[in-house]
Amino acid sequence: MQTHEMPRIGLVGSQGAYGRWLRCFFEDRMGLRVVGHDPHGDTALTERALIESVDVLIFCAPIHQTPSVIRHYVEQAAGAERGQLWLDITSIKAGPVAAMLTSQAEVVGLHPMSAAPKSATLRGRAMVVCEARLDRWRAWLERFLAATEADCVRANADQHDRVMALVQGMVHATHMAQGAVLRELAPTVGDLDGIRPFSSVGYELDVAVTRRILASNPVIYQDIQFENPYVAPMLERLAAHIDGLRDLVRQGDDVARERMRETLLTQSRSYVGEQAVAEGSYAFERLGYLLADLREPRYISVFLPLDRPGSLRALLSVFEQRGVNLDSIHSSRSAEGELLFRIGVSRECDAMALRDAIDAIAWQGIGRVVEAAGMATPS
Ligand SMILES: NC(=O)c1ccc[n+]([C@@H]2O[C@H](COP(=O)([O-])OP(=O)(O)OC[C@H]3O[C@@H](n4cnc5c(N)ncnc54)[C@H](O)[C@@H]3O)[C@@H](O)[C@H]2O)c1
Ligand SMILES: O=C(O)C(=O)C[C@]1(C(=O)O)C=C[C@@H](O)C=C1
Repeated sequence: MQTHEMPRIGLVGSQGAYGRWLRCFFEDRMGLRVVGHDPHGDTALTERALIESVDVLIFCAPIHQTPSVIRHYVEQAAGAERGQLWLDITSIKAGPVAAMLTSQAEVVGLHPMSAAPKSATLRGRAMVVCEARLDRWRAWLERFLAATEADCVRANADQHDRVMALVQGMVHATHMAQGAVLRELAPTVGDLDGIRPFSSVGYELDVAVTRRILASNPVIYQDIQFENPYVAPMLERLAAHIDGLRDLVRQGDDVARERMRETLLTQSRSYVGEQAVAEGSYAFERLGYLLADLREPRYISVFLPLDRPGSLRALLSVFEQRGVNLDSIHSSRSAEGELLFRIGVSRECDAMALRDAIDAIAWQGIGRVVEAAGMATPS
């Protein structure tokens, strides 16, 4: 009973990006004891000792290694895992879940649909949950999932992998291809810096996705293409449509134009449906406004203590009292993960009044101004 109330957590791959995030999550948010094993920097416990000292074991190792790592743990456990819960967070589910099912543990595959966040929970992110063999651990699993604050979606492993060929395989493939095309063609038009002033909202969003991929762990993007059997057929379709478009553009006549419109626009529009098309189009517009706000050169970023009700009102009144007009206000996070309010300030506002407002935020103890950009006078 005690085991299912306050289980000890074991992390296989404890030194990786997600392993470190999960350790903080279980210790700080759930008050649980966490131990781990990782060939890179966490070898105090042998694999067998790790298995013996935990109730819940979570595999967070590289995708292509995870099925064999799990099989190795099954061998090491040799039955000691009976009564435990084994989880994994691998981006591909069929192989790891099948490998965990060769154990005698209860088994659930998970897939959080974002990189390890800088926030304490997965709030606002989807997480796929593949219940493969779950019985006595169900209540604890539900508590754990609730604590993550993720938007959980249930699927079996095969369904997950089929969907991921589209959600990840296709999105990553198209953006990696865009990265390669830009690398080859941008030098002919003034390089990336030369292109930037010409950006559309669509270009800016796609560049952000491409650069996110380029900034991340390449092994994950490689494994997502190579380890999911549903990716190759998806790539066939993708390549066929790009090839088809190229052929039509080469053909260049009215028949080709009509064909393109029919196959790549009209048919897809009717498949998506009028309402979803309109909602998606509005989402794009909202992102456009957001990008426009974020591009405004005059803004301040303020860190507000989270545990004080009314602090946002106090912050805004500082500007109101000084007649400083605000263009926008967004809550966001710094690159380090700190929750910030980013306040766009009217370009016409009085520089002295703005400077006074910035000083007041500090001396009235309302918050900490982390950045003040585009100000006429230096701080
Ligand atoms: N990064 C993401 O965007 C993301 C998102 C969701 C799920 N995931 C999944 O999380 C898992 C880990 O991803 P990550 O970003 O933390 O990767 P990572 O490369 O940062 O961490 C993997 C860790 O596993 C360790 N490891 C390698 N072989 C091991 C072994 N035999 N035993 C124990 N540990 C071993 C490595 O030393 C490393 O510290 C992957 O399966 C990935 O698909 C990642
Ligand atoms: O970088 C991010 O935040 C991601 O969302 C990473 C991403 C993705 O691009 O789909 C990559 C691998 C994981 O399986 C989940 C999400």
